[in-house]
Amino acid sequence: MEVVIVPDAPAGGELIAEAMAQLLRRKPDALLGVATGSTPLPIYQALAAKVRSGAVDASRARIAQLDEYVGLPSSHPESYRSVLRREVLEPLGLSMDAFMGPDGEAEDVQAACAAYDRALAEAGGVDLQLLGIGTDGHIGFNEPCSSLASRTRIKTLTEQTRIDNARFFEGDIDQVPHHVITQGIGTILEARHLVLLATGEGKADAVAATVEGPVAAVCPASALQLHPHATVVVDEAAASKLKLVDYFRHTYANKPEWQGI
Ligand SMILES: N[C@@H]1[C@@H](O)[C@H](O)[C@@H](COP(=O)(O)O)O[C@@H]1O
Repeated sequence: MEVVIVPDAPAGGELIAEAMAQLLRRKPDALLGVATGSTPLPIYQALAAKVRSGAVDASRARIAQLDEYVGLPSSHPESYRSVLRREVLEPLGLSMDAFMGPDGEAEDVQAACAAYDRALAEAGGVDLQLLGIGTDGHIGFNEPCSSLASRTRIKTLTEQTRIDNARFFEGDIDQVPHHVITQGIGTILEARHLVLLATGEGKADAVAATVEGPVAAVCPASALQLHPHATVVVDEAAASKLKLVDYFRHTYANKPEWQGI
């Protein structure tokens, strides 16, 4: 696992957007796994700016969703499908033909989950999976004690996650669904490159547990330690509880530039 400490969120967004641009230059139809929440927005803004300036062509990129609320109509502005259409597909000039995600409105949710896992594999697998992190260490919607081998499935949100996400629902926790579909941790670990961005002091404890704690289901993001190519990008505030901060700074500063992240 590589830890990269950046001065602030826009710098993290730029670094990761450049890695995505490099991937698209190598593989124009790369399958990009995208996350929701506020943290990845600077990535999407930086990547869209590169597309507008002609620095990268994203016209053949494919986009895969990480997780979704269950029971929220996909037309709802806060369904993750709507959020990704607004924040990722439209700014990159992509139509919904380029998009794949689980069906949060399916009558048979379990079948929809299995179908999504199959669709990801049939699409050749995710090339680069972006991740945020919850204050409790969740990735996607894999809440603490999710199996590290889990596949895409239905989960029940913790009260804390519903409180955290109420800000997207007019601050009203009652509007936040209780159930979600999320790629499992085992599913996420199949992506070729995992890139987690965490910014702000509120994520410092979760980042320390992810990077320097044991691999444990109680902190789902710690599963990144099992992946051969995982990059954790953190701003100074999110890095503030890491013990090995000098080591991380030193190794990144001395890394050959061609290696990228
Ligand atoms: N399902 C999403 C996660 O994918 C995201 O990482 C997390 C943190 O969101 P934020 O980046 O807004 O703190 O929120 C939600 O729970």
